Amino acid sequence: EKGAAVSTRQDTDSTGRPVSRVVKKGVKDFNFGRTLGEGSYSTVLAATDRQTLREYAIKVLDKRHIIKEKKVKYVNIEKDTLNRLTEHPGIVRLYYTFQDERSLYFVLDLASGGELLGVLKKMTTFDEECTRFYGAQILDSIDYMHSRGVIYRDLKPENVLLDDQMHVKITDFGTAKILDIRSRQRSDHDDSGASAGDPLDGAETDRAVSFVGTAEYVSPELLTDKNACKASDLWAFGCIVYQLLAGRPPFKAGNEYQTFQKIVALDYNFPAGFPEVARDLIQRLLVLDPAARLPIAHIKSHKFFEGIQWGEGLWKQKAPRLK
Ligand SMILES: NC(=O)c1nn(CC2CCNCC2)c2c1CCc1cnc(N=C3C=CCC=C3)nc1-2
Repeated sequence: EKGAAVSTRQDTDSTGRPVSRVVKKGVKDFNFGRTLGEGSYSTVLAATDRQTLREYAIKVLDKRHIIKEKKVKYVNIEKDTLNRLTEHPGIVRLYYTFQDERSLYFVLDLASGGELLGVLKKMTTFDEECTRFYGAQILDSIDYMHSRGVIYRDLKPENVLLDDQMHVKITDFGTAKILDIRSRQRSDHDDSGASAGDPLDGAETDRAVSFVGTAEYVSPELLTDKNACKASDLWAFGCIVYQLLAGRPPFKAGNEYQTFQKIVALDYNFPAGFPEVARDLIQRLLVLDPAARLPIAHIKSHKFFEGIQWGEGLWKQKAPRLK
């Protein structure tokens, strides 16, 4: 299904012989529904394939706006990243793309359960079992991204969606960074070097700052030396595990600048009663030096994730009832 949006239609030729014609799917093949999200140059809509009745999320990107705002690189990076990350249950999948004179269309998995953040707000906090399950699915997805040479760079609960089984579906790769082949062989933390995929490379590098994620989850190295590395995603992961258990992120102040000051000063505390084992894990992730953060293999074997079945089993089991 990947690549061009094609379907085949049985037809007959002029002599009445049966032929199957390749027909490109287009806007007319879908019933568009509610708006799921809006970006500066894109809108994401729920849509149903009129032939198969399958539901998708279709990201509609305005061509004129992309060119005017010099976002072509971002769009290409997003598409290239999505095309690399096709074999993991925790990542929203790009099935195919098509275009018309005005827009580009990305046909993606629909995550009908909405945002993890929305569920957390309803629950106030997650218990340890739910935090363990959702933390494990997020970590497994990050592990896969890194193994494919992708740094996500903007991990936050708003981008962790849930499918109809309440399993994780990470989305929105418009700010991801694709590492060049060379750096993929290097270890987790020292690949903040050259990258083929930083959307602000090339024309935009005259700006002092490259992409910076969402304030509460941005890593100290992104604030100090402007470069993200794989370990930057593990900093954000530590912030998310803290937030699931505490009901709020570890670094949050009155404004972005004050939040950044707390981050670079490692100024955070655990609320009373915060589970000891989770505390130990978070203290090994929220470390200023990216090279000193726990690598993924060690996170997976940390006591907090004791009992988690890593690999396919994690995605086949029922999601715990949120309580
Ligand atoms: N930017 C995107 O690529 C994107 N944005 N959304 C909706 C955003 C809403 C705000 N938080 C981040 C996601 C999506 C996608 C991909 C594909 C995608 C698939 N399913 C959903 N599902 C939703 C269901 C309910 C509420 C929000 C999203 N959403 C998306």
